Amino acid sequence: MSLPDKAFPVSWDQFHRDARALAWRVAGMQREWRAMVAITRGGLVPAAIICRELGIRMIETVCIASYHDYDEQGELKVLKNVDPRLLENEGEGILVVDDLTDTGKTAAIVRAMMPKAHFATVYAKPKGRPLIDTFVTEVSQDTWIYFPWDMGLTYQEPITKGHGG
Ligand SMILES: O=P(O)(O)OC[C@H]1O[C@H](OP(=O)(O)OP(=O)(O)O)[C@H](O)[C@@H]1O
Ligand code: HPA
Ligand SMILES: [Mg+2]
Repeated sequence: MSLPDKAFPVSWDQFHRDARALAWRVAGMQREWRAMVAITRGGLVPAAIICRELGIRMIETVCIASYHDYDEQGELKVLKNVDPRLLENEGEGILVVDDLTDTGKTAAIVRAMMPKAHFATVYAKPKGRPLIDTFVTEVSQDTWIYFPWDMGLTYQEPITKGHGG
């Protein structure tokens, strides 16, 4: 498998705005959250922004590693679970945060731990969308999202190069 054709590059500024938009949506639900659970590692970034906006100070992690075979997602392994107290009442009152859902496999693992938790991601692709309660922007399944923490500044060829422009 190669990377999807379409690219959706996200700057720090855009990510901050989109994560804040997610916080606005969750805030609109007017619920009290027992705790936030960030799905590492990508979920740590929106979690930092959203917990600030919502005044949540109890932050937990669920640590999941996917073993990539070249660029294909391999087996998912839970390296660290949440505090068992958060699993009470099937995760009711817990806000789970991740940067995106793609195939939905990561969200499905965490959903199995906390079926009644509220799942929020900044971005969603169609396959993962049914597993998420609140998200901000949907991109097509054949789009790869490039996050700012994975990027560096590189030279770009001019659009008209080789076309006499
Ligand atoms: O819906 P899925 O197909 O499961 O993909 C979504 C997951 O993939 C990415 O994490 P990744 O496993 O790459 O690890 P990272 O968060 O440590 O970068 C992303 O942060 C989501 O957690
Ligand atoms: N971008 C970055 N990481 C990912 C993606 C993506 O589109 N899908 C799964 N992990
Ligand atoms: Mg992740």
